[in-house]
Amino acid sequence: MTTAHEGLLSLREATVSFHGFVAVDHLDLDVGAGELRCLIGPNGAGKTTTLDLICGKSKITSGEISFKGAPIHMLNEFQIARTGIGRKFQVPSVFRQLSVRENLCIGRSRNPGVLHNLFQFGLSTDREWLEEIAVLVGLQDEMETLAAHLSHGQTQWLEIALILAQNPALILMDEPTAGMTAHETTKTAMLFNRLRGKHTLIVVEHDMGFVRDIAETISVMHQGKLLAQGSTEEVSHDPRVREAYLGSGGIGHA
Ligand SMILES: Nc1ncnc2c1ncn2[C@@H]1O[C@H](COP(=O)(O)OP(=O)(O)OP(=O)(O)O)[C@@H](O)[C@H]1O
Repeated sequence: MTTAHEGLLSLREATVSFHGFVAVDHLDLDVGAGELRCLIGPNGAGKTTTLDLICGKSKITSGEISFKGAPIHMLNEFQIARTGIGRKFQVPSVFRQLSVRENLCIGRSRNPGVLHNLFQFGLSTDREWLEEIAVLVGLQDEMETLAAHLSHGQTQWLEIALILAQNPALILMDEPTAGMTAHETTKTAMLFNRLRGKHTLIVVEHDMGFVRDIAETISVMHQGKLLAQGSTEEVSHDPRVREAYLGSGGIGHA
């Protein structure tokens, strides 16, 4: 199924070189609002660097990156975050000595819109939000558990909830299932499928079973360039993708 998405993020000829090494090379990438875009490719293809460029952690050497129709590549990381781009890093930044509930309350209170909500609707709005977000990420039975005592997968889900608390227009995720058990990976795929359409996500992943379970459109990078783009089926059968990355296995022979 192909869904039409209004343009949200666009990279035009985005390029970055580090001491002469071109890590991202004239990359054109368009992501629409509500899309769940998977970014795959071999080690060193430039996927993480692309996320770094979008969120301002690294700066393009040439080209343009625009978000909601306005260029953002000249802004610093903090300014870009304020335009509505959130990022989940591989190492979670939860408060380990606080409970899941306390983490979520703090995450929620960082969203300036929330204070406004509290004044307007009272605390019940927040209670409803807490329940909803806990169920969404599957932590409803762990609300009083210290974050330090969560499993690896649960910690990642809490981190995702903290990002959702900011309600960013675009969420960047770098290998969200790294280190997860097969069961946790399956649950994470279900979570991402629930986020589909409500949030815009760019997900960098190596786990092809997971990619198959969540993918709408897949962009394949190789040597800093966009090698191919399309549905799971299209990308799986692309001989260039098979040669550069997938081998004969295709996507999702988990
Ligand atoms: N700040 C930097 N300075 C120098 N080289 C860098 C820097 N950031 C990335 N690179 C190089 O750019 C290339 C692309 O790296 P990147 O991490 O984006 O690849 P990737 O596709 O995410 O790979 P992986 O799947 O292994 O995470 C690599 O060769 C990396 O060493």
